[in-house]
Amino acid sequence: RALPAPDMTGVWNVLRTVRRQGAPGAIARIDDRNTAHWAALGVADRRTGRAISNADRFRIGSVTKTFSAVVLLQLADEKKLKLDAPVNRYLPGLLPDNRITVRHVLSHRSGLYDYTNDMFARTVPGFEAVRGKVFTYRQLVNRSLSKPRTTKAGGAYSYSNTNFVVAGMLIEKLTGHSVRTEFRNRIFKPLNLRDTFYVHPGKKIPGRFARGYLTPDKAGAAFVDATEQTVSWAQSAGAVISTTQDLNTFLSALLGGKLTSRAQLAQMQRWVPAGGVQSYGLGLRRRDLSCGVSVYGHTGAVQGYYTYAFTSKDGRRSLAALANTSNNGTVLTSMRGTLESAFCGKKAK
Ligand SMILES: CC1(C)S[C@@H]2[C@H](NC(=O)CCCC[C@H](NC(=O)C[NH3+])C(=O)[O-])C(=O)N2[C@H]1C(=O)[O-]
Repeated sequence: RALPAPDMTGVWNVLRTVRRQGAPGAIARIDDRNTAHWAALGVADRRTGRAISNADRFRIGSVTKTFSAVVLLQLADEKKLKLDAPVNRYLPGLLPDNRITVRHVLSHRSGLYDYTNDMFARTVPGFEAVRGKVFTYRQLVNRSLSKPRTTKAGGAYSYSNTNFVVAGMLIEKLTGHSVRTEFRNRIFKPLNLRDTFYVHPGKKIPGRFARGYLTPDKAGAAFVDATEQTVSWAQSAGAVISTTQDLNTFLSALLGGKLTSRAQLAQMQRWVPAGGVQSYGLGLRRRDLSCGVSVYGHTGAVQGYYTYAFTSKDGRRSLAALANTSNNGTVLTSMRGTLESAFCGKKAK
């Protein structure tokens, strides 16, 4: 069933709203078959006042998880990995429970505790303590294992960054290459994502980018410029840099069946409830919109940057949106409105 025309007025209204709610800048781009629509409001840099634009690169946070899942599903296609095999078959002794499988990890049903809960319990001190740090995957996993599991293996959905740190370890063990090399060779280059990078442990965003502003916990306290950080606390769970156009290209290619076999794409869309109108597959979120349309992609929250990146079932219409602040739940919730405008069109009066 054809989608209604995107409602760009609605998108502009969402960007105006999030600016009012505290975001220095916000952008959105819709790629609808061969037609692109975009909107941009506010600043990429509060010091210089430079206007933000859809040409600006930014940190995509957990949208990175979809990239990591794609690489592992490609390895499944290449018979180098079985989704229902225990993680410990590929990484002997890593996890304390041999029943935790690759599928459990990619669907947040491993029970592995999310170490970022403690790391960022106090937003600014937590961030300042790690922004320049470089962690090994094992250090991050050990932080998780120092806490009790949140569920038994294969139990209920419980979001945890730890799962996609384990995904990065699997990628490196099964390929003998770094996550950076595998992202580049399997996704960035084939799709010609010229503005998409994995620079860990580098702290700088290459080229032209939007600065990211972390909202402190204390009301009224000044923004913290969070642009420069290693994102080593997340790596294969959150360290990719991209643009709205490249994210649209990526998700369109994924749901369009260009990155994995149909069989693995179907595995990626075996859904578990993830709260409200959300479901989670393997490194992929499904959101059921008010007009009955479901969209597929991921959201991201990394210091200074909130991202939405979703596409239609056939990948022919995609939306990516970014607000360059974080730790501001009102902005994160309001940004969801870009999905309704992009895929449900104008609200019936
Ligand atoms: C589930 C989410 C929203 S959170 C998860 C992941 N981001 C993180 O785990 C970092 C959380 C701390 C970020 C920080 N917040 C605090 O420090 C709060 N004390 C801020 O807002 O900048 C990501 O990205 N995911 C989003 C996702 O998957 O959609």
